[in-house]
Amino acid sequence: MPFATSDTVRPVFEAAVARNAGEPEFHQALHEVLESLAPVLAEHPEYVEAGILERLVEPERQIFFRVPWVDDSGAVRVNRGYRIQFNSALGPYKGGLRFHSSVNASIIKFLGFEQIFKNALTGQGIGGGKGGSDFDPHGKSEGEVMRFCQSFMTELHRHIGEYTDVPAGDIGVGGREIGYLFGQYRRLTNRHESGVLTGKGLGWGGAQVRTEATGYGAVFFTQEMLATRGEEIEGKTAIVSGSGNVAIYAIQKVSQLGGKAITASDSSGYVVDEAGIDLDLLKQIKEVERLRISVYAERRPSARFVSGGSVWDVPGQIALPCATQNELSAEAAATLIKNGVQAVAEGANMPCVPEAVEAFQAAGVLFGPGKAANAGGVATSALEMSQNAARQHWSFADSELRLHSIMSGVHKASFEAAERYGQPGNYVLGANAAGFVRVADAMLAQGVI
Ligand SMILES: NC(=O)c1ccc[n+]([C@@H]2O[C@H](COP(=O)([O-])OP(=O)(O)OC[C@H]3O[C@@H](n4cnc5c(N)ncnc54)[C@H](O)[C@@H]3O)[C@@H](O)[C@H]2O)c1
Repeated sequence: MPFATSDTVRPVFEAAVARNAGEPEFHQALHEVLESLAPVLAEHPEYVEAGILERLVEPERQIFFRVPWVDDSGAVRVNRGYRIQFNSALGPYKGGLRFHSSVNASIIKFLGFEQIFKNALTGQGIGGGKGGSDFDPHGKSEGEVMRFCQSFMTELHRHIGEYTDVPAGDIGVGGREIGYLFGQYRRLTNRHESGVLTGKGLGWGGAQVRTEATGYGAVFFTQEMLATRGEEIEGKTAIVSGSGNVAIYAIQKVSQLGGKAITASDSSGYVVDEAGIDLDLLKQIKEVERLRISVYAERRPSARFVSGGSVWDVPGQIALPCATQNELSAEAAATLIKNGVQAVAEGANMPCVPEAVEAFQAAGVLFGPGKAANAGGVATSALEMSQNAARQHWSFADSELRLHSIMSGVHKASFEAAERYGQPGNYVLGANAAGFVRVADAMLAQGVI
């Protein structure tokens, strides 16, 4: 990963890579952020003097722990738990927990690092963190998932709190898992501390629109990007990957705004439904029955299932990668561009490989990076924290209005920073710069800690 620019930034990157050897996803995220900060540092020597970058790339605290549990056959199983508390200059660490077999230190660090800037970009008082485990809930019984979550929280509880660190969900951690995690926290601490986790159930401290927020927010961001060119979502076809929390609500919002989302996927393949994805059916299969995506095509005559292959082969004007990191390759980007894609917004974190991002930008495709486009989830988590602190419960309509306004603000901050630092329309630079300046100013004010 060569650096095009800046002797100021390169040594920080190289030292961080050496210190975190064998962590490719973390290196990728460091590279993407640091490279785009060169023009900002050129105007702010005070950040360089205060060692802001050197401090930013080193997490404030890293917690790795054993998670022992007993499966249904009585066998003892052991997973590894992670919580990376990256930066708390703006507020308590905030970021999701991911339960997936691929989870390792590199993935949690990349997500935690990105989270710092994303959270700053929302304008709210939240720091950056991330956690999870290499436990995969798929194929596990309810009892196994519950016992795992209880064991995970038995260690994690001593490191979190409403003023310290507030985890949420991510891949493999939805409402069910948050429920078990919250229950164990409450039992261990003897405190109904609503603000310690977000993504809670609506009946016990959860917030309206939190479930929908990331998907809705990604579509609001797309709407804002299109508007800069006098375009809108109405009448456009959207290609969506994934079939989890982010994908489902991105599909719903596209359709509410008059567009048509025609795909969904999981790691076994994808479905194309020219009639538009039937959201009730998708939710039944994925959220209730927890089955593979092929079942969608079995139950819906207008749909076909493609095993393997790439969902990005399907033509559309909008592409919303909402599954996982590095799922959209350079070849996929070339195909999307050839098929006339106008806007790409990352619902997932870092789903596009760097070469794909470059290709979109070179072709003049509107490209919204995850830390801006999917910031609606964490922004609404912060709204959940506000409601918990005030013991209030806002309506769906009010919460959606707030989400919309936050996403407009994220777009505006990214758009304006891109112009300010000389690369109009480059939302990657804009989002990194706008988020970074906010964190850097707070770190500067708080001294060398
Ligand atoms: N949930 C949130 O609020 C939120 C917020 C910001 C970003 N994100 C990001 O969005 C992405 C999706 O998260 P989610 O909350 O929807 O999780 P989820 O567990 O609900 O869904 C994940 C989806 O990705 C698919 N997937 C996972 N690995 C895959 C692979 N290797 N190939 C193809 N498909 C794969 C799964 O089948 C599933 O459909 C992640 O990158 C996550 O970090 C989520």
